[in-house]
Amino acid sequence: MFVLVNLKAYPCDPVEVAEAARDVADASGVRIAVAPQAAHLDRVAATGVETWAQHVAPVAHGSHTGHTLAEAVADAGAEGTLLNHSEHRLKLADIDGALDAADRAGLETVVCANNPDQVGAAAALGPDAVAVEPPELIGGDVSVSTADPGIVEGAVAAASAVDPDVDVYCGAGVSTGEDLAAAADLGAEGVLLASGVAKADDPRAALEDLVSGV
Ligand SMILES: O=C[C@H](O)COP(=O)(O)O
Repeated sequence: MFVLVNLKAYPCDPVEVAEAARDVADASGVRIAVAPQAAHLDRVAATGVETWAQHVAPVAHGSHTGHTLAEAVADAGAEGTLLNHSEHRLKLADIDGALDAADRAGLETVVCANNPDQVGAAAALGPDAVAVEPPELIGGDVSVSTADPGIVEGAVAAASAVDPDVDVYCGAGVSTGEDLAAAADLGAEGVLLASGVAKADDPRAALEDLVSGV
């Protein structure tokens, strides 16, 4: 299982979370990555943890003030990027363009989607993975794998029907080892989570609990 921890714009210490994620990944053997704010990418990458961007823009080098350039996040140490997160939706053409930008920069890609229909459409664009997240469950206490297991199974089926090489992750409300195990049982190959770690009093303990059942 892949555990991708999105720090969003939460007021946590990105380096503290990154060091905890690095240590828990090393101790458990579970792949864990951290996606901080773009301005924190280099500090997070310097810890040695696998580092992801939260977004890249569908642009190349040039006159694009204020856009997040894929090559720049790669230079800062990112190995992958989220795209089309529920809190940063993109038009279809921009998802496609951002995937091209990420490919040019050598970044792994996860395209987020609300439901199985969107997962199928996202998979058709050729990302490395898709992540299904019901928006109404994001930031809540109940995991998607408990509240809506059918959406995870539906996402796995939808992606597989389009491109079996596209991995499927799920997210929203994931915070415990039980949630991770339930996601795996439903066919997900990873989880995307945020508040369960970024808002935890003890992010290290939260990460240790997450991987305890793997
Ligand atoms: O990027 C992460 C997802 O939106 C899930 O967020 P959450 O774990 O706070 O529900």
